[in-house]
Amino acid sequence: MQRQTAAGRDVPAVAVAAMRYRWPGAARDCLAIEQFAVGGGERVFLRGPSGSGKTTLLSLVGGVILPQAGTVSVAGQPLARLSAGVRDRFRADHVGFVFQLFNLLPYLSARDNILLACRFSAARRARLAVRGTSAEAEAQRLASRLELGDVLHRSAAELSVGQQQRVAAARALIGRPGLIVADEPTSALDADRQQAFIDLLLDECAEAGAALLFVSHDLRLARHFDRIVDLAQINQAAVSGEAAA
Ligand SMILES: Nc1ncnc2c1ncn2[C@@H]1O[C@H](COP(=O)(O)OP(=O)(O)OP(=O)(O)O)[C@@H](O)[C@H]1O
Repeated sequence: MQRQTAAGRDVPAVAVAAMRYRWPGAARDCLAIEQFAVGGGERVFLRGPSGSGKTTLLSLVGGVILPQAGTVSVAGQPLARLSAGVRDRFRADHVGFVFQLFNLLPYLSARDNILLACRFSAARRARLAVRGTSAEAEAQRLASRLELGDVLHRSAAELSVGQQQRVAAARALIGRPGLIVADEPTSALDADRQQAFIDLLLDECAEAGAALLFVSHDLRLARHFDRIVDLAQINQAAVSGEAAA
């Protein structure tokens, strides 16, 4: 499922062109990527050795950091052209993140953590309204699918690590952003829950026509994806040992 422009052309969910990024104070570039794209609705598995820059690339895709050269666009929008405040809103509207460390607010309930994504995004609320549902009803639906129905009222701090991870997934998915970015999202789950989690993520993305950019070391999960991208292969700043790993 590809997103279309008014002119009918496909709009990639992510487009990286002639991009270079160096962390402040670092002696060399972390990333130098000539071209990388994730199509609308495409499911991409991003792999690479530890320290090769996978999380850095996701931060660039989220517009959390900006490259020193080149462009990173999401849904056709070059992120560096937006002011910091507009970029934050754009991210809230269009990108759902599932982080390694979840980033939940510990004192809020699981339900309120999920709803937070809609509270910060009128676009997410509007997309749900178009489908005749509310943020509350959608939070409940996602929680049921993720086997979180019984713990929605509990504060995030009281949840198991696996439950926190699933709350973070529901927060990313609610309100149907066009791009889901997931950084090692299954690392805290046992094998059964890992499978259920991946199934849900893929189903929800397919239903919403959302693209999925998924980082993992676990190559067993790669078979669920349209494409595997080895970061060392597309990153000209990778040292030769990394490219071979
Ligand atoms: N906030 C930061 N400030 C400075 N350097 C950083 C920062 N974050 C990451 N780096 C450096 O950038 C490089 C890439 O790190 P990154 O976290 O993107 O790798 P990764 O591929 O996601 O690793 P892992 O698989 O272990 O999570 C590393 O050398 C790391 O030390």
